[in-house]
This record gives sequence, structure tokens and C-alpha cells, in this order.
Amino acid sequence: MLSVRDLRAGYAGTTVLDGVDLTVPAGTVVALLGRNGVGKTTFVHTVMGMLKPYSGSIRIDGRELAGAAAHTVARGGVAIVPQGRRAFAPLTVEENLTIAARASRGRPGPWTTKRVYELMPRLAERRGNRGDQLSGGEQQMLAIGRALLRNPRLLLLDEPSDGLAPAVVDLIAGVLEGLRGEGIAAVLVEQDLHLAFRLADEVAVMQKGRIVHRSSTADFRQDRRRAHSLLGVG
Ligand SMILES: Nc1ncnc2c1ncn2[C@@H]1O[C@H](COP(=O)(O)OP(=O)(O)OP(=O)(O)O)[C@@H](O)[C@H]1O
Repeated sequence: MLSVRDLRAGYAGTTVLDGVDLTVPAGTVVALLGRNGVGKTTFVHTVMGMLKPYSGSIRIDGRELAGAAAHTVARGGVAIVPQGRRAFAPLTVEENLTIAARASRGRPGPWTTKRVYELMPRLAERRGNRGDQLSGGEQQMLAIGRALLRNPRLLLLDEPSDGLAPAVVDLIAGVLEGLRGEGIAAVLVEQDLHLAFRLADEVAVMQKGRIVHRSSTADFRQDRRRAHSLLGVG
């Protein structure tokens, strides 16, 4: 599980994360919501070790990882599906997955290339295609597959619906729903509230670099006035 305490981070001395507290138990999906620019991506990047925090604690299964390099954080059981996807374009689907599987040899676990293909048969059909020959949805599946092959305890998903047509978002949602029961904790940054509500057990709302609201998804959906005041949506 993920336990973040009083996390402060930003860019070149500016403060974006201003004391974030967030706990995500194993097997729980928390949607991290908030208006544009409040710091959601900064949070995800800081947890992944891509941005060094100024102070605070980031624990994965009890192990302190604040300030550790991204490869150390990855070895500690954290994987990211980054915004914009980023497959290795000149490599095929199979090669992309093989590299991800090799990179995580130190972390044994249930995920193999075979299981990734079972979860996402579309990827199996495209195994010989290069990253830049894939549709947006297929690229997103490849990014999810690469992350799963790291056998993560914590999965960070940064706007998985970004730039995808509604039918494709539905497909990706189905894939992510297929991960229920795997015991993976997940932080889902998502502008598409329908998708966030469909996938998340709980909701955390960020404002000005802090978590200002946390509740079950069901409670949050019922309280439209609160959702409106926190997110500016109905
Ligand atoms: N690499 C960077 N260098 C300097 N400032 C940055 C950098 N990345 C983000 N910021 C600033 O940090 C603040 C938070 O940005 P961040 O991308 O974390 O927000 P967000 O909540 O993910 O927003 P969005 O929903 O628009 O992606 C913004 O003011 C942004 O301009």
C-alpha cells in the first residue's frame, strides 16, 4: 500500500505540492481529482521518483522511498502509465513487452507477457506491429501491459482516457476493471469523471497542492453540490 505524509514538492523552488497526505490501501483504486494545474501530475511524478520532493514521506508497503531515484522506486513496486502513453515507437509490441519483463526480473510476480496478452487480446493480434503503427487505444494498452509486467504493488495512471474516443475509453476501462482482485493499489488521475467513478473505490480531491476531500466514490457521486464546489462540475 501507499502512504504519503506531508509531501512537499515543486519546480525550481516553487511549491506545487504543499503538504499532501494520501493513503491507498492494497487493492484499492483512488481517483485523484482536481481542477487543471492543482498538482495531480506533479504528485504522480513525485511518487514515481521522477521529481525529488522538498520534504515529506512516501512509503510503499512500509518502505520509505521519498527522494529515491525512479529505478529504485520501480524496484520498490511502483509502476506508472504516463500521460501521453509513450511506447518505444521503433520497437514492436512484443519487443516493448519483452523489455519491460526483463527490466522487472528482480520483482517476481504473477504478470507475464502471456498474461498481458490474455488480458488484452488486441495486443496479441498486434504483437508484430511497431509502437508507432498502433492506434491510441492500443498504445494505451501497451503502456498498461508494460506497467503490469513490473509486477507493481502500486500502479499510477495519469489520465488514461486522454485523447481517446469514447468507445476506446470504454475498452480501456474494461481492461482496468479486469485488474480488480489483483490486490494492486492504484492512483488514477482522470478528467473523465464517468471513467473515474466507474473505476475508483474512493475519491481524493486536490486543491492548491493539498488533499481537501476524501470519500467513497458512492458518497461523492451522491453529493453533487460538493462535487460541484470542489471540481466546478455538476
Ligand atoms: N516541468 C515543470 N516545470 C515548471 N512548472 C511545472 C512543470 N510541470 C508542471 N508545472 C506547474 O505545476 C503546477 C501543477 O501542474 P500539474 O501538471 O501537476 O497539474 P495537474 O493537476 O496535473 O493539471 P492538469 O490536469 O492540467 O494536467 C502548474 O502550475 C504547472 O504549470
